[in-house]
Amino acid sequence: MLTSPTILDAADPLARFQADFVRSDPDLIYLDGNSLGRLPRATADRVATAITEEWGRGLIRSWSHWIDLAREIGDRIGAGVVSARPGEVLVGDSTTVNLYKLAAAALDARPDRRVIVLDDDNFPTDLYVLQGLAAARNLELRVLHTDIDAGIDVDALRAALDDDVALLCLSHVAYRSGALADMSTITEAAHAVGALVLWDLSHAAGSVPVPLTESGADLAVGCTYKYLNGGPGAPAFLYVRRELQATLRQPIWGWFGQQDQFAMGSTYQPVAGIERFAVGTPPVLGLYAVEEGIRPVVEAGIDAIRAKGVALTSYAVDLSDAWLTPLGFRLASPRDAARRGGHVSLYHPDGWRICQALIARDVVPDYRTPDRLRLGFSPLTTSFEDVWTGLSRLRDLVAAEEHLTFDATPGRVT
Ligand SMILES: Cc1ncc(COP(=O)(O)O)c(C=O)c1O
Ligand SMILES: Nc1c(O)cccc1C(=O)C[C@H](N)C(=O)O
Repeated sequence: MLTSPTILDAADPLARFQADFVRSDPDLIYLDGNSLGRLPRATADRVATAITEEWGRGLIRSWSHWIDLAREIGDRIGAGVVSARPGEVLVGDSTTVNLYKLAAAALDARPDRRVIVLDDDNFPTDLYVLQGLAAARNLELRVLHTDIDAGIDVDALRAALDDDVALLCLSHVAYRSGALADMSTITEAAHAVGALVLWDLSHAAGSVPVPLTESGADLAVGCTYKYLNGGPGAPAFLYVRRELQATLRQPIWGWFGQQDQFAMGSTYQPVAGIERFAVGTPPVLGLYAVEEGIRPVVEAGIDAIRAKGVALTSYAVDLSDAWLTPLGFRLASPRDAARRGGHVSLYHPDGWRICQALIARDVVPDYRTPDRLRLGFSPLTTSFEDVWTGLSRLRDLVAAEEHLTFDATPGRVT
């Protein structure tokens, strides 16, 4: 028997957080908070004040407020979003650029090793960055095949690791299936052969606990516009384990990583701490938006967020089994809630048309190749009622064959 969403919402300890976010169209069911999180109510005022007061009135004098923001907000992410110690997280640049900086630094730290290990289901930007580094340095890319619905095969991964591996780079939560990797086991396996590990946390941060400290992870990057609600183009973050910082050199030697920056010295000498991974002037307005975006995440607590994420995705799986499987859908995510993050993918051979028809019914999912509807359930902004309504509209439109009126050729997607 399917539980009524009203009962689940009434018992939800995080329900009150929905009021902290803009929901301008109450009829729109937004199931894409894992691609772009909703706008926190506090953000517009915070950014407007920074513009009018700090920039408009304070002008250049406001750099005294701004100069350490990237590290301060990084520390908040380390304390309340992922598990990291002070001075291990820095905000700035894009995920792609941070990935490049840390991967290059890791390869430089293992100059005698020739191999980068990755899996073929990692996010495309990760694949491209590593392909570029391998091509530039004439390294071997050892690409592990991952079942796109099931996640990383740890035994196959172990078999791919040997003492020629410099770097292993994987996503903690897979962007397509939502499969959750076992960070501790995988990090330990990489360390056993002396390799460094770089995690992409984009789909994990703000959705599941990320045990960077506990697992001994070396390096990580992640975006802040998904579950951290920082807004389109929000600056990303990077993590470097404290013990490694002094030995790593990133490839972009910019003045924000320089000792005694305003002495304007002519030779690059990086600072000792996490700021050596900074490059140029930080995106101050974007940093303030990140600060507001992570505030409710930190307040709710990652364990409560994870508990609700499990409840939301499990509810979606139950509804899908009851309503959608008979209509030709198949779950394209791990069935075991402990093995998936905050989103669920559903395969249907007519996935593209169904996605378009669903948007026409005011439900916003994502489409991901091949033929998958990706449904993101952001725990702070999604109610059980949203899950019920979204999936019932999906069921009804497919039962009525509404999707058959849409073009079958996949077009431009986000
Ligand atoms: C796992 C993952 N890595 C990286 C990115 C993107 O990186 P960037 O913010 O540099 O576009 C995304 C999403 O866009 C992603 O899902
Ligand atoms: N970053 C995005 C963008 O600039 C445009 C459109 C979508 C995105 C996304 O975040 C996609 C997302 N990372 C994904 O997992 O597919």
